[in-house]
Amino acid sequence: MTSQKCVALIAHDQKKDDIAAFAKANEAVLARWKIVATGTTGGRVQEACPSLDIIRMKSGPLGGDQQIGALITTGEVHMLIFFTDPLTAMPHDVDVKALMRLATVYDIPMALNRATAEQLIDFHHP
Ligand SMILES: O=C(CO)COP(=O)(O)O
Repeated sequence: MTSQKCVALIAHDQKKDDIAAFAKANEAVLARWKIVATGTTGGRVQEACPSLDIIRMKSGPLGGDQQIGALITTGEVHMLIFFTDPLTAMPHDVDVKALMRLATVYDIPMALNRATAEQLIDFHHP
């Protein structure tokens, strides 16, 4: 990956409409970032924002959260926007927690809901 600042976009299933709407509303700002996403989220955001160039990892339950966690450890992801669903049990809950843990360990800005994401994306200009 290049030295361009990179944001990771992830949303759980109940939040995918929200992240697509968030991306659409912030398409011009997101265009300045390199964007990585988990598989299904990336597909939804790409559909909503054809102008963006999104690098899609595996789907979350198949290891996508872990791939993005690894990119945080190597300094290749600089901000995490993760619309989580706190009302649904998930088979890969440990991966979700591990990703949040690495974002905390490496002290990168992390938004877990839309209200915070709107503020982060305004505040952190690459
Ligand atoms: O499950 C996810 C994050 O934990 C998201 O993965 P998808 O974007 O592939 O649905």
